[in-house]
Amino acid sequence: MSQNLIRIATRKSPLAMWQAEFVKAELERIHPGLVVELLPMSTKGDVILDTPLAKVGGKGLFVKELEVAMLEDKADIAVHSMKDVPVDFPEGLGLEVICEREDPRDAFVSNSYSNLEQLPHGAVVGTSSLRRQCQLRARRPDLQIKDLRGNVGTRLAKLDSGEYDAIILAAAGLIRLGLSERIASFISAEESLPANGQGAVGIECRTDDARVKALLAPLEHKTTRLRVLAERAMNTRLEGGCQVPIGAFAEIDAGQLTLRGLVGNPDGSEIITGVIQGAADDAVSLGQQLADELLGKGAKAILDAVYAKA
Ligand SMILES: NCc1[nH]cc(CCC(=O)O)c1CC(=O)O
Repeated sequence: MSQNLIRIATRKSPLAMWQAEFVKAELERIHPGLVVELLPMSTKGDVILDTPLAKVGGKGLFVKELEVAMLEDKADIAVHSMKDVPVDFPEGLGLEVICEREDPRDAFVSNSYSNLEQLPHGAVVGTSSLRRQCQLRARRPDLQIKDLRGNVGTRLAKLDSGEYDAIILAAAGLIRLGLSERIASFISAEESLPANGQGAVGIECRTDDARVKALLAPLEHKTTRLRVLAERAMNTRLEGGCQVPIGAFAEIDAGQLTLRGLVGNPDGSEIITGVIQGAADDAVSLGQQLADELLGKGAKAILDAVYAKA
């Protein structure tokens, strides 16, 4: 491969393309003379649109095709939303860089109401995330939760067509796509604990590709990595994919990491939460300890029941 070229395998959705373009621009800015090409492709997760993701099954629906392209040396890197990246990587590939995090919160989007409290009794809220559904139902058991799939633009169009009174999306996606004005209000992490990795972008490459790893290194954001490592470690220990009612959110202040975790059932009737604090450098161990605490409080039974239904 040319010393001057990096090929990015990316999904074709506008958000994936934005993230790939962002990495391309950063790399070209930092390394004058470097040429970065995009290789847009479809993944299984993009093709299966009519089934709730929890039922499609299989982890990594949005990343497998990109990984094959790297293993076949048709691409050098893949840019992912960390939320969608499975815990395990195929032999020969690894997550080299985690970029600085965008706003990790969920966003309330509606043309008629400014927040969750304002929604009338029985209002229809769109989300396909069991994590969001569980936390919504716990606060507002009266709401009707209706499935909502597709990329960000599709979801907004469904809201605008009147199918829903409100929808919940990751703020990060809307912000990146220049759609911040669609956010009626941000939902605090206390009200809707984000998914592990939400708002962070990661870059995967071949583990033996020293040239590419050196070029990527300046994009790494240490604090984001530690936060996401803690969140992912919790998820991994719980054996959760991204389509399970699990929330994990870490913050770092003066070297101290605070990780909050949540496991619930989709109808919100049972929610188990926990918090752990410690040195940020112990991110992985903190995530594992919090997972064990949640398992000890009954998370296992909840997750088993969710998987049995999926
Ligand atoms: N599961 C799809 C997905 N993957 C990443 C984002 C948003 C951007 C991010 O979290 O980085 C979204 C859409 C959403 O949850 O609304």
